Amino acid sequence: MDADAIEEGRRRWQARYDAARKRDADFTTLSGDSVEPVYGPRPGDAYDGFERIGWPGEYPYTRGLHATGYRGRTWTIRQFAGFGNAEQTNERYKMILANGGGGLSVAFDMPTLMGRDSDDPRSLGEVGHCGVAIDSAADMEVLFKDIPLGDVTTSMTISGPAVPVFCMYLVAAERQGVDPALLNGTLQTDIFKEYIAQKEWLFEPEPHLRLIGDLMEHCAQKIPAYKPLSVSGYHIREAGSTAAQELAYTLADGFGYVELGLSRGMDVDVFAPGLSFFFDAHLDFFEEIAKFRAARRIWARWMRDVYGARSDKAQWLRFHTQTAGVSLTAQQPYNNVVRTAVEALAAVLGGTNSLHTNALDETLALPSEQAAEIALRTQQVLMEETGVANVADPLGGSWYVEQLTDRIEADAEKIFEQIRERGLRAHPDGRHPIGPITSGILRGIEDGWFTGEIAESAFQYQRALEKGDKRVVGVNVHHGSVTGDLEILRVSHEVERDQVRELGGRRAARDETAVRSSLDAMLAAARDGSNMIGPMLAAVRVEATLGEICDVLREEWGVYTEPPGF
Ligand SMILES: C[C@H](C(=O)O)C(=O)SCCNC(=O)CCNC(=O)[C@H](O)C(C)(C)COP(=O)(O)OP(=O)(O)OC[C@H]1O[C@@H](n2cnc3c(N)ncnc32)[C@H](O)[C@@H]1OP(=O)(O)O
Repeated sequence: MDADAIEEGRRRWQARYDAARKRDADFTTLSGDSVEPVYGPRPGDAYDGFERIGWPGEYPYTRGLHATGYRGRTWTIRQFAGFGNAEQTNERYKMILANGGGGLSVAFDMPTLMGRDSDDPRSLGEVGHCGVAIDSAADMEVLFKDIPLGDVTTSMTISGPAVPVFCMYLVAAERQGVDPALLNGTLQTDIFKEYIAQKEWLFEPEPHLRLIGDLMEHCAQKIPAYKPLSVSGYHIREAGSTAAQELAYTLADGFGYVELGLSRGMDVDVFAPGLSFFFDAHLDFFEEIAKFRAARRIWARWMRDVYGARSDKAQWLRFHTQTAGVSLTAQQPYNNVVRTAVEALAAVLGGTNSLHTNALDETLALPSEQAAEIALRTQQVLMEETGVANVADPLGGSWYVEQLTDRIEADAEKIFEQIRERGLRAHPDGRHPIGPITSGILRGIEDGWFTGEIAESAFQYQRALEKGDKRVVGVNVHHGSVTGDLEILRVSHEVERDQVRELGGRRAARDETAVRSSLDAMLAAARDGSNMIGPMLAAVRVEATLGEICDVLREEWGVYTEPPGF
């Protein structure tokens, strides 16, 4: 790009920056020197390929979505939390908010994630263990007791039974007197990554995609600020993928949801702002930063050029980041604080919109209160003390980071091509039921291609680790002395007993006829193809439980069994 074009871009950025709101904060270095909000080529210099880098706040958004970067608003500190029953988790949320957490993020227990009630025999021993137990709207009400849902953005990490859990959240808001139309938050919902990596699905892909389409429609029409999807690379990476695979599979999944919306006749500029993303921040500092920058650029280009998005928000890739759980070690666990800080810094330098930092004891158990607080403080140290929020995309223009960004983008494009080819093989006549990328994703799920590719990457890494080419402190080098006599959070089995008793009491007290007829109405909607959110909300309002709702649908749609892979 020639010098004049670069200057024109700088002027556009400056106008946007001047017009935008900035935080009332000190944007100087620790030594008191002032710094610019963004840096670029020196005036008068040309820069080959600068159109791929650009300025923050404009296409292709490589350098961030906002002209002000974190000067306008810092990233959201959003700590993923949940354990025991709704009451215990509610206490933890209040602790997080009282200590400066910017938003909430709900972790559910395994029965909830699988759409089972706490008194289901298959839930035995799991209730409240890896997250909070939620059986019906009454639990959701307790989960957010004294936390005004209209004032805090809340993320809920659930995908198989995402829609009924979302309905419980809406009903909890109604019971607080909050208009659901004003809610802002995120539901994970992303079912593709369940088949690809995490393996917590309920049905075949087709009914799941139908429910997701219903949800997208409902949110686009009735709850405009709410993000009904958090398309997740985190689980793909944690399963052992490379950074490029994480990026490409996740963005491809995102394209799949765009194709789903389009196939239902929705307007891309209306529904695409509801798609958000979720990535892992692993330990290779620069590769991760490059991954985040490439993600924004690829998404903006595909949304504009392939799917016809015109509005900024429909081209924006907004993402949450969690530091890499898989990078933490049970050996010398205090070192995990350092790993997490480095990973969090990569996320911030890559321009994350929201961030969770893992606690040092997470390889051993759910975080203790003290470990959770250190994790939260890690973000606050970065935010308040290090100056990283002063300048947007401070690594933009670094030869290394720009080349890594280009390389990871090129790697991702090759993977998109592979996915597209698989779709064509599935539908050689080019008639795709939802869209070409979706056909490729579904084919790759069906024939175990994604799982195989990830397993191969995980195997290569493990081999390098065992040969000593890759090193992990305390594991294959520098064994030794930083031992952990950590106090581990243990969830008492009394939680399960109490939850089951509570649920029994609630079942006895509710209007059974209303529950049965609401479930019948929901089943009728499942059969006639109408949007299922309304009937599901009605069932949730009369305290139908998660297990009951999911059982009706399991009965109707069947459960999915993964084809044998090896
Ligand atoms: C591993 C584990 C498991 O499975 O067990 C998990 O999955 S845990 C998974 C946990 N997942 C999560 O926690 C997902 C969290 N995701 C989210 O919170 C969302 O989807 C998100 C990524 C879009 C972040 O949303 P957010 O509200 O925190 O942040 P945003 O970036 O949207 O900012 C909030 C508002 O401020 C505006 N804003 C932000 N920065 C600026 C700026 N510099 N200038 C002007 N405006 C700005 C945004 O445009 C937006 O307004 P407007 O909206 O008007 O544009």
